[in-house]
Amino acid sequence: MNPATDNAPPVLSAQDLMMIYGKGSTEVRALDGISVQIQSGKWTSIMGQSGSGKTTLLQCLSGLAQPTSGRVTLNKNNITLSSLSENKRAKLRRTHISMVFQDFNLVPILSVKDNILLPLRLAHRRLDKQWFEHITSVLKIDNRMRHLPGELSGGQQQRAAIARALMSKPDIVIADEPTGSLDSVTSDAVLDLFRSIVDDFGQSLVFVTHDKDAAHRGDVLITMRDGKIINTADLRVGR
Ligand SMILES: Nc1ncnc2c1ncn2[C@@H]1O[C@H](COP(=O)(O)OP(=O)(O)OP(=O)(O)O)[C@@H](O)[C@H]1O
Repeated sequence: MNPATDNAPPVLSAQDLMMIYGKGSTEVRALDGISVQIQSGKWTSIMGQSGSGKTTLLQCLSGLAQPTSGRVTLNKNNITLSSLSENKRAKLRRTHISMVFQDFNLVPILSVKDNILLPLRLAHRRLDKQWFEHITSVLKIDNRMRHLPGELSGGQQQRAAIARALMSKPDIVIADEPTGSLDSVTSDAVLDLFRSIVDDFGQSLVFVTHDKDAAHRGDVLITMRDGKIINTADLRVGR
C-alpha cells in the first residue's frame, strides 16, 4: 500500500451513468446506473462477461461517448466531462486522458516517433525531451523510433502505444484489453510495464481485461454484469 496515494481524492468519478442503445423491443441498457470512483495513482481492473458494458463504461469515462444520463467528473480540474461538447471532450482527451487499445491504433504511415508525439502536436504542446527519452528507454523502444509501426512486433507496437499514452503526462490512462492480441510472454512484459508506470510514475490506470491473472495485477478489481457493478474488491489486502 502507498500512504501517499491512499488518501488522495479520486482522479475520475462517475455518477448514475446510464447508456441506452436502441428503443422499445431493441432497447439495450449497456450501463444501468453505474457510480464509481477511480482512485488516483492506482491500477483499477475491470472484468465482466462479454456484453456486460465494460467498453461502454470506458468510453463514457474517457469522454469518447456521451452517456444517455449521469455525470463523469475529472476531479483535478473539476470538469464535468459529460456536459462538454464533442470538440471540448476531444481536447481534454489529448491532454488529460489517454487511451490504449487492443489493436494499438498507431498511424501506419507515421514513424514510431511521430506516432508517439502526435497527441502533443495536435494539442500544440511543447515536447519534454527528457520525458520522451525516459519513457522510450524504459519501454525499450528507443531504438525503433524511425521505423513504421508495421515493422514492429505486436509487443513493440503496444509499447509504442503506451509511450504515446504517457507522453502528455495524462491524469489517467484508460486501457481496453491492451494485452488481448499479445502472446503470453509479451503480455506479461506489458503488464509489468503497467505495474511500473503505476508504482514508479504514480500513474492512475483503468484496465479492462478478460484475463483473470492480468486483472489481479491491479490494486482494485471491479466486476460488472448486465450494465451494473456487482463487486469492487481491494486486491492489495494481504499483499
Ligand atoms: N453502438 C451500439 N449500439 C447498440 N448496442 C450496443 C452498441 N455498443 C454496445 N452495445 C451493446 O451494449 C452492451 C454492452 O456492450 P460493451 O461493448 O460495452 O460490452 P463489453 O463488456 O465491453 O463486451 P466485450 O467483453 O464483448 O467487449 C452489449 O449488449 C452490446 O451489444
